[in-house]
Amino acid sequence: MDCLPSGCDKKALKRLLSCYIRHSFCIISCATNLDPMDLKSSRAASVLTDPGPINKSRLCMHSSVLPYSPPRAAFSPGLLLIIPRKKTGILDDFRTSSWLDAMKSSSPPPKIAATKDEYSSTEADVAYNAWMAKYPSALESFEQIANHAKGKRIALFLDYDGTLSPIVDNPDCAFMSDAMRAAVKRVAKYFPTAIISGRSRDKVYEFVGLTELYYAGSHGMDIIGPVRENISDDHPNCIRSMDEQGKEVNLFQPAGEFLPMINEVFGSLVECTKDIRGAKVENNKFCISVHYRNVDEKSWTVVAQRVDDVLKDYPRLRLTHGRKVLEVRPVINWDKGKAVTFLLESLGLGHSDDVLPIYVGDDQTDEDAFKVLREGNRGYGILVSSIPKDSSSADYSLRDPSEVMEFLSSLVTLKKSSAL
Ligand SMILES: O=P(O)(O)OC[C@H]1O[C@H](O[C@H]2O[C@H](CO)[C@@H](O)[C@H](O)[C@H]2O)[C@H](O)[C@@H](O)[C@@H]1O
Repeated sequence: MDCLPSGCDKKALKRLLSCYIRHSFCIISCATNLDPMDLKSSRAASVLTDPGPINKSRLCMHSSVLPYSPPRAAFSPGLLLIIPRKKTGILDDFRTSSWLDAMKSSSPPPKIAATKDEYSSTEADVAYNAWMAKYPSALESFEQIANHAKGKRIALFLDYDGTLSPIVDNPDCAFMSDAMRAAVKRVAKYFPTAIISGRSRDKVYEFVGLTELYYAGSHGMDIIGPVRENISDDHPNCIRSMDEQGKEVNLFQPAGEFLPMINEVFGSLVECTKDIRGAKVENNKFCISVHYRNVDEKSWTVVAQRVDDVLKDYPRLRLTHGRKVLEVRPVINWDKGKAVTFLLESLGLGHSDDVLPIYVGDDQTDEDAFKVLREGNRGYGILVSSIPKDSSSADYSLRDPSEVMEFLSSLVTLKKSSAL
């Protein structure tokens, strides 16, 4: 313990280590310097084959009605991520500018992210069309999707920012349109629908405001799902709780142990970035976003360096990149893909041949969900992007939130026509 950096949550780490020793797992090896993102340990998903009715009651209560309660087990051993890296900090690559490169490429430059019409006959148009050949439009391929969905129960998973709402400069103002809200409400009438967001669950519920959905916040690390017997056998952190209306729900917070640490780091990040014009730190409960969208590009290295300086003292936290945002999150083997699997199981739809999960998202963190659906050949991933992106595990694409809305409406029309 003495070798721990100052500021590290020693008590929590002690508890974690004893849990790790019990289960003969290695949490963090300080031997090499590999990218944490490439080193996720795998964990077989549990199987529930008893489909039950889908409870569409209000499952989205504010966390104030769910005071944080420590999970029954400190950690499921399968949730521990093996992250070999040097103890000198996450950002050893920083000097080679890899962080900065990732920061620069994390969002389309405004000139390229133009509307469809502005694209015509430009190089960008050609590149986009080539990309579309790999990731065809989910609207143009709708018939194909509909054919595949015949006789199956569709389950919908929707990311929030950039998928249901446009990307805007101020994260507090990323409102979805009323038309989009109505479209999501309609689709949720016919298909079980969940929002899976990097935001805190409270915040994303505040934006969406629909009681008929399921919500997973903090990149899937804070889920409220329907009560499902046996699910806690595989997920010891899953506890039975009550929603605002007194209805029983399952609350799953696999990173519950990290809450004090996240709050501490949030404070440090706010403090150390306060003199950087345009920088904004957002507390997403089990993860933290450091926004640099409004920071002068010349100061991006300063943002990266300051975040690195803080994280050096927290080897149990890792960093991922989003759209002009650095995301700080716990080192656990849990992501949006695992959240999809968890919700499918909770809904009684896990591993059934007659279920077709569809996940729509725009960001790097959504790739985990695309992968889960692709690997098991279970469903479809739809990537929302107006520009060609690096290779994706999605099957289809949509250009922007307005196309997402059109796609949701098409699903409703299909259902109403009884073609499913
Ligand atoms: O998983 P998501 O629902 O897509 O959330 C991911 C992050 O989205 C938000 O940031 C992004 O959208 C902002 C508003 O349009 C934009 O200003 C920012 O540059 C984008 O990165 C949110 O603020 C983050 O906390 C989420 O992690």
